[in-house]
Amino acid sequence: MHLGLIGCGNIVKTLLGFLDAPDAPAVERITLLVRNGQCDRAHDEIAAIVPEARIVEETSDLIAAAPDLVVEAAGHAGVLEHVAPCLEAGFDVVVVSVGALAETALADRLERAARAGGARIILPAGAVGGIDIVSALSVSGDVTLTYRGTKPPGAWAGTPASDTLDLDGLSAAAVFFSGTAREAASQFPKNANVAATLALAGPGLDRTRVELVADPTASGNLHAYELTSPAAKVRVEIENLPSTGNAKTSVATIYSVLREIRNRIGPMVI
Ligand SMILES: NC(=O)C1=CN([C@@H]2O[C@H](COP(=O)(O)OP(=O)(O)OC[C@H]3O[C@@H](n4cnc5c(N)ncnc54)[C@H](O)[C@@H]3O)[C@@H](O)[C@H]2O)C=CC1
Ligand SMILES: O=C([O-])CC(=O)C(=O)O
Repeated sequence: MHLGLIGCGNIVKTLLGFLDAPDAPAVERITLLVRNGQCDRAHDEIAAIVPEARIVEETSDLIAAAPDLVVEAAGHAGVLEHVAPCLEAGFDVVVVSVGALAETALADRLERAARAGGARIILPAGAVGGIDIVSALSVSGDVTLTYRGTKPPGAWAGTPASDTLDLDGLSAAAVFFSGTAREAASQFPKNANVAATLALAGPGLDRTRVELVADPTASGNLHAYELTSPAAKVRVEIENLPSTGNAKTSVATIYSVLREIRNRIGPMVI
């Protein structure tokens, strides 16, 4: 496989390490799209892992390289800037920054681009699980879904949580956001992609209720949700290890991207 990657942060660098393992999916070629002016820095950061990777700064260069699959892990800004042209050019894109789709105009643009290019937008499960049953049951009748995302206070630094909470001095769990998945995804672009993923799989961005919590006793990044449908009741609780490179991002997110790559290569999809 020739893999195209957008971004050169925690997810991409950790993923490159995973792909370097002996039992990793057979990725023979990598083209990495980074922000303008970040080429040298990216080269220094990944040289030890994948010295042969080609680094480019323009979307058109990634497209010209003709990867078999593109993975976006560059935040909502990266989705806005690069994903539509890749889809229009016919390349399937794994969009990790799922919350970007809470912006209706962008979601519509991506859908049009995918149709025009005959390509697909692939939304990975990311840091959460059970997306299969949520998606399956979404057409089973009246479906409700409530999600609660809990992280240690440090993971909410630099977000609107710090407007209402003293994150450094917090001594007990505090709910600082309650609203829809669409509101959560746009106000917390680095922390509420899971809320958007559950909502898009399930009852939709405006019908999925979300609570976000800072908890100084949290043992990791916790994702809990409850779904009710005429066909089943589902309760899921996941305790994720935060990444060393970015406390906001759980390591499971990166394994989920690896799974998408594995599922494109192997003889069986699971
Ligand atoms: N679906 C899910 O469950 C999850 C999704 N995410 C999403 O993944 C994103 C990336 O996560 P990390 O790698 O941990 O973050 P990070 O902050 O370590 O890396 C982001 C990278 O994107 C690059 N970037 C930003 N704008 C760009 C642009 N316009 N073009 C090219 N590159 C650009 C930055 O320079 C940086 O290298 C998060 O911002 C979040 O939106 C994160 C965790 C879970
Ligand atoms: O990685 C996580 O635990 C979840 C996350 O940041 C998100 O939903 O954006």
